[in-house]
Order: sequence, then structure tokens, then C-alpha cells
Amino acid sequence: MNTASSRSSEIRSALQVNPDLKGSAEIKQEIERRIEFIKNTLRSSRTRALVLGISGGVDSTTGGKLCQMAVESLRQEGYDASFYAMRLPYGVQMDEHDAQAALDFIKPDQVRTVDIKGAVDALMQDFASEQADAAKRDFVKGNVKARTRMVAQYTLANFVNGLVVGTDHAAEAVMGFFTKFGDGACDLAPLTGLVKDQVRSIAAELNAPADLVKKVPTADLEELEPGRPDEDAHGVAYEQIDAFLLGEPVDEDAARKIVKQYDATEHKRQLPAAP
Ligand SMILES: Nc1ncnc2c1ncn2[C@@H]1O[C@H](COP(=O)(O)OP(=O)(O)OC[C@H]2O[C@@H]([n+]3cccc(C(=O)O)c3)[C@H](O)[C@@H]2O)[C@@H](O)[C@H]1O
Ligand SMILES: Nc1ncnc2c1ncn2[C@@H]1O[C@H](COP(=O)(O)OP(=O)(O)OP(=O)(O)O)[C@@H](O)[C@H]1O
Ligand SMILES: [Mg+2]
Repeated sequence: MNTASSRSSEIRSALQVNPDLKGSAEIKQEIERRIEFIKNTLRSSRTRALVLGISGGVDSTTGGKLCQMAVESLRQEGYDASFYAMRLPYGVQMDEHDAQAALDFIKPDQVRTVDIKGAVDALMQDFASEQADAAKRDFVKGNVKARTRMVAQYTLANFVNGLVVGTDHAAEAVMGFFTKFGDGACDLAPLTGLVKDQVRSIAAELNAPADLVKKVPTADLEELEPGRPDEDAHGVAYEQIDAFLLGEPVDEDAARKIVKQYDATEHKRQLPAAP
């Protein structure tokens, strides 16, 4: 029978998931492998900086720490490189304390702050006459926030001869849960292939604060539902998304939702359509 679960293996390999990545020794090794990847990407591109937005969520906490470790190691080898952490709040961020805790943990070489509110509001104002109910307008504005953060990160990267880092991983990739050319746009994505629990394991292995390791994931883009858990939007728990990607048993209803979302968002994981 052709069930949704039967797509798990095909999707797992398309998203480069490694189900054997568990246990402290493997996680330690994986951290080293990903740091080497970041270092090699910097060296081979002859760039001198990494730029990443730090939200206070576990993905950017983990990605940011790997970046800082990579540039410190490069400097020890005589290659000059720095990590620029960006705070990109929309006005006052409700969980700013988590973002500050992430920065205290990462100890980035540089911190730059850009309040994206002015740019986002100015753009949205130009679309004030567009027909849309409040929920649709709020959703569209959420994507504008993510794309404005992308613009801010590339602006700094241009100034400092740097690369923009993304935090996409397999559990977000499978759901297409990112803004196309927003947080999905980057030059390197060092968390590629990880399921959410593996991201948390890496964060824990790096001694990230427990509150951040366990923090409920949120895109936090919508003002009508501040801090809305991702799982609410997915209609599926990350536990089930991870299990599906790892080839573990998942109820068929969850598998169906995941596969449906995966197929509908294929365009987000590909280059633009071309003749
Ligand atoms: N079949 C197709 N072939 C080629 N292109 C296609 C297409 N269908 C839509 N498109 C294009 O894609 C656009 C829709 O994609 P997009 O603009 O991304 O918008 P969309 O996928 O509708 O929304 C983004 C989703 O990602 C979530 N998100 C965003 C940012 C961060 C995070 C997070 O976890 O932190 C989560 C957000 O909450 C929302 O649910 C369309 O306007 C169109 O331009
Ligand atoms: N307020 C913010 N300030 C700086 N960067 C942000 C902000 N919001 C989002 N970002 C960037 O967008 C990325 C995508 O957001 P996403 O919510 O998926 O990750 P996260 O917040 O790090 O972790 P989680 O998914 O667990 O909430 C973040 O990793 C970060 O680089
Ligand atoms: Mg978040």
C-alpha cells in the first residue's frame, strides 16, 4: 500500500538526514565536522566574516556558537575572520532576554543591532490599499519581517566582506517552514540535515543555557498571535516530524500532513523555475 510513511526514506535522503546521529560521541564528532565545513567555506570563498541574526531561539543559538568557534579556530591558524551576530528586533522583542542570553553564551566578536520596524512599516504602508483581511495582512507582514532581516544581514555582509549564515535544518525544510528569500536565503546553512532534536543535542553538547535548548520554537512573525509555537502552525509536533525524518513510526495522519506540506513547498527548496 502506498502510505505517506512510505515516502519517509526518499525525503530523508533528499534532506540529508542522518538517523545514526545520536549519542554524545557522534554529536561531538558532528560538531567538529560542521565547524570544519564553516571554516572551509570561509577560506575557499576568501571572505573574512560570517553574519547571522540571533533571535533567542535554539537554531540561531546553535548556529551562532558554531560560527564563533569556527572563526576562533581560523584565527588560530592565521586566517583572519570574524563573526558578526545581528540583533534584528521588530521594535521591542518580547523575549529579548533570551536573545541576550544567546549572545552571552555565543560571545560573538561583534554585535550589530538593526530595528527592522521602520523599514517593514514603510513597505507595508505602500500596500495599505491592497484588499486583505487583518489575518492575511499580518501574515504577509510576517514574511516582510523575515525578508527585511535578510536585507539587513546582506547589507552588513557587503560591508564586511562576509557570508550570510542560515539556520535551516531538516525539520523546517521538510515543512517548507521559512520565508522564501527571507530567512531561507543565505550563503551557507551549517545546520542542514539535522532534525530538531539533533539541533538541541548539539546545543546541549556546546553547553548552551538549558532554557534556550528546551525553548519552544517560534517564528514569532505574526502580531495577531505573538510567539505562536511553530507546532501550532504545522498542526504536527516536532517530535513527529523528527520521527518521520528518522524513519521511526509515526501515525499516518501526521505523516500525511508532513508529506502534503513537503510536496507543496518543493519550489522553496529548488532554484527558480527556468525554461
Ligand atoms: N508552485 C510554486 N512555484 C514557484 N513559486 C511559488 C509556488 N508557489 C508559491 N510560490 C512563491 O512562493 C511565495 C510563497 O512563499 P513565502 O513567501 O515563503 O510564503 P509562505 O510559504 O506562504 O509563508 C512562509 C511560512 O514560513 C513560516 N516562517 C517564515 C519565516 C521564518 C519561520 C521560522 O521558522 O522562523 C517560519 C511563516 O510563518 C509562514 O508559515 C509565493 O508568493 C510565490 O512567490
Ligand atoms: N528577532 C530576530 N533577531 C535576529 N534574527 C532573527 C530574529 N528572528 C528571526 N531571526 C533569524 O531568522 C532565523 C529563523 O528563525 P527561526 O525561528 O526558525 O530560528 P530560531 O529562532 O533561531 O529557532 P526556533 O526555530 O527554535 O525558534 C533565526 O535563526 C535567525 O537567524
Ligand atoms: Mg524562532
